[in-house]
Amino acid sequence: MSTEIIHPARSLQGSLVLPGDKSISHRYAMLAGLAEGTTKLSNFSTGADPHSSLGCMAALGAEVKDLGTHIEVTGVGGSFRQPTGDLDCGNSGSTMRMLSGLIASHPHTFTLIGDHSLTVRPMERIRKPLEQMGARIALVDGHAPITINGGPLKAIDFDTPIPSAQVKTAVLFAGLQAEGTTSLSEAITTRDHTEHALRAFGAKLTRETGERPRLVIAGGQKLKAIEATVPGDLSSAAFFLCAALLFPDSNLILDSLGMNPTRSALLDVVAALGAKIKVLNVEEQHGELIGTIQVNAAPALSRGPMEISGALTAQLIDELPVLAAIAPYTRHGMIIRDAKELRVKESDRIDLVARNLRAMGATLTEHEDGMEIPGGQTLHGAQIDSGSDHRIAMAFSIAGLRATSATEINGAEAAAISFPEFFTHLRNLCPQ
Ligand SMILES: O=C(O)C1=C[C@@H](OP(=O)(O)O)[C@@H](O)[C@H](O)C1
Ligand SMILES: C=C(OP(=O)(O)O)C(=O)O
Repeated sequence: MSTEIIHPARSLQGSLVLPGDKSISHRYAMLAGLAEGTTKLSNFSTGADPHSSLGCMAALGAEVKDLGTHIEVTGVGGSFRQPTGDLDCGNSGSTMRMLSGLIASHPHTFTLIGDHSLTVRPMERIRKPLEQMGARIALVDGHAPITINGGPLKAIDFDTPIPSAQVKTAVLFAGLQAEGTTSLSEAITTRDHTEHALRAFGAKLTRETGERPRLVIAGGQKLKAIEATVPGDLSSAAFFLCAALLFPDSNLILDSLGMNPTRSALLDVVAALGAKIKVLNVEEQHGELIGTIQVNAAPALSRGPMEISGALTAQLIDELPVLAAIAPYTRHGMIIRDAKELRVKESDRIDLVARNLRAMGATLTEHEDGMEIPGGQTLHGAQIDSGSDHRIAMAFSIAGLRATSATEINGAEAAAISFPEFFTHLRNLCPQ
């Protein structure tokens, strides 16, 4: 286990191109693996998680080449082979859940495994719809290892019970290969990268509007390889966007950043908390928005605590640890509710955030589904437990920048799950 020491910093200045978005990288890797032809992906995520997806594609018969400048995936043209061993999803919930939907229609037996953290995360949520479609899926007490006995699937109409883009993706990936037309509706709209990615690879997916809009996909569609540049990861940028709030003269430029509207709520929250965000340009690629933004510190717009609940919580789910970690430094503090899902991520993120904030001297109230963190607090350095969770390691590195003494991040290597370059960028942007 490695430790990083974070010293108090005085400013944040510089520009950055973030490695490719983790969510988009997973989807492009999986659809490229299934498609016919060779997909070329530039700025693919450098995180370990999307590389777990690539590893699974190779195990299923796709040819994966890392050519340095880009990644090439030659797909199986619709038929995955029987893998010779387990499909190792590492630490990645996205890989395990989305892959289950992608492979369920193939007439083989698959075993999906992961590390300790992944083995205690809930998997019932994908078993239910995939079994309704006809797959046979065995879990161990609702968890991995997952054994899938694949075979022909039938379309279903599915309403997602929890806001989860991973569950939505598993159903759409299975629907793409089922007999009939699958439809799905979500009570709260989650990130829509799957919808864009399916269309990019040539699938027809429509959205029926109504009281509860439905995504509709016909089975039996074939995918064709693409060329794409993965937009920079906004959830990785979140750490530096939050750090920019901590210093009065911050100046940060983020280039080629993913700005998909279902992911960009963070920009509004950071603006309300005291950042001036200028969008310098935006373009669209394969349905995804990519832009350049400039961020400077500015007076906070919010007059009371920042409240994050309901749909906003779902849209900010991966950014909540870092928002909570800087909340004590904000003027009016933060209230986070409806975030029970945080308890079943790579760690129990509510418990770990609360414990680590208290170790730094913060006061807060913890709820089953969130926390209330008063603003205007002064924190001191402490020993931080990352819980082997990448987002906790990075979130508390940002909190450490404004502490009155040095902060020790134990289990700092976890950052590599989504953002291996994090500590290098942190040192360049915030000389300590
Ligand atoms: O679809 C995705 O790429 C993701 C969806 C979210 O998970 P859930 O689907 O479990 O909410 C998120 O927390 C995860 O980091 C990535
Ligand atoms: C929850 C996360 O990822 P996953 O579910 O793919 O493990 C995350 O990256 O914060």
